[in-house]
Amino acid sequence: MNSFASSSNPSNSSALKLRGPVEYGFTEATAELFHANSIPHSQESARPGRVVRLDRNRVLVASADGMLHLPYPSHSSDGVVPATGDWVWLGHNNAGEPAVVEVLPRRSALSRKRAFEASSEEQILGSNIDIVAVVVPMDRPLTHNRLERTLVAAWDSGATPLVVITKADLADLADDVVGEVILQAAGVEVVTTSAEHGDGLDELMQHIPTGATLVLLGPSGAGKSTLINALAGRQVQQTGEVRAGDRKGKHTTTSRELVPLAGGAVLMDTPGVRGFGLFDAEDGMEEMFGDLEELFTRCRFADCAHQAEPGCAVQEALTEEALDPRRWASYLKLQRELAALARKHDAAARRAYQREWHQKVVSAERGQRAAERYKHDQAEERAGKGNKRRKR
Ligand SMILES: Nc1nc2c(ncn2[C@@H]2O[C@H](COP(=O)(O)OP(=O)(O)OP(=O)(O)O)[C@@H](O)[C@H]2O)c(=O)[nH]1
Ligand SMILES: [Zn+2]
Repeated sequence: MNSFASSSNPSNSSALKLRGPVEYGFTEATAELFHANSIPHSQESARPGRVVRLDRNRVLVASADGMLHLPYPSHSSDGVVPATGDWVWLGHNNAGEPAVVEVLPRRSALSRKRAFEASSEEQILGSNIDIVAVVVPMDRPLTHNRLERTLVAAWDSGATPLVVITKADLADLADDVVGEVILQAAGVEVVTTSAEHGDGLDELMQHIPTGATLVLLGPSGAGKSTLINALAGRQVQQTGEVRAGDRKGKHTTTSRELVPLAGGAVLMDTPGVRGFGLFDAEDGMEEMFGDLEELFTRCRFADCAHQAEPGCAVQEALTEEALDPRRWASYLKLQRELAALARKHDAAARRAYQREWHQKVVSAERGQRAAERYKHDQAEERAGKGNKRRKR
């Protein structure tokens, strides 16, 4: 992450003079990044750009002055192949044509190992993503582990995950399902939306700051395009009808661009990224918080609460920045949710017990009244009275 800690640096003011594509996420922090990775001397007129789309042999790059279709870079000094979302210096290649001359270091990257290829090279699906929104539609059963795995991949990318429930209007037992998602989401924020009713959009917007880059991951027909259109405030993606019967969508996505959103954020929507993690993340990802539990074993006290205890490995890891404070916050949030859930279950059990107990009391009372009536009738019979009244 870029900090502005070096504001005493006089060259900072020149960083602010850099012009970049603001609607594609160029912020002061981005200007700082360009400043920190200054251009080669041979490229004096170079300017910032962001890769919006990769075609077979061209790159579409946004600059402060508009879109540029550039030949596939051959001049990138460090040999880095650009990916969608990359910040790049735009300059000239050896032939004097406009070209990408340098790819800036990535703040985050969603990548996939090319499992079936000889090289173990990673394929970068998208870079400089701030928020990975995992879309969970309510119109089909939850798939266990899928959400968890996708979230692990999101954390690994360096972005902050967010779970977005869609089609909440279709869930009969919305609360139960939402509760289950919250549990599976393991401490990640969950926003519930319904495009049908227009619910949850404002809340979702609050999670996406100006200049942030967001991706939506989710199965086909999950409602991603519908959400994108709502967030963009205009029709930028075609939505597809979900086939009745099997609830499977047909693929309707054609655009592969970064999409500027109404609130100043940027949406990355590439088909490769869309379904990422949902279909091919089966290969042995660790459990969500396995590394934390490993860390706990290194605390001095076995019952360490990881607050201010001496020799706490967690606090140490946080200080040394070996542990991402966001992940730790997430873990604590999950613990609170689990505790709340346990209390809820306890409360439910108590209510069930009370109900049962109440029924027993009621039937006991009824039984007692019946017994008393019986005794009373017997007594009356013995006394030779009530024969008329008590005919059965
Ligand atoms: N009832 C209801 N239907 C919704 C909601 N959001 C989306 N849909 C419907 O779900 C279907 C699929 O939505 P899309 O937005 O095309 O799904 P997608 O995730 O973009 O699908 P792909 O492009 O295949 O990845 C469409 O018929 C939408 O109208 C919602 O909140 N409630
Ligand atoms: Zn500890």
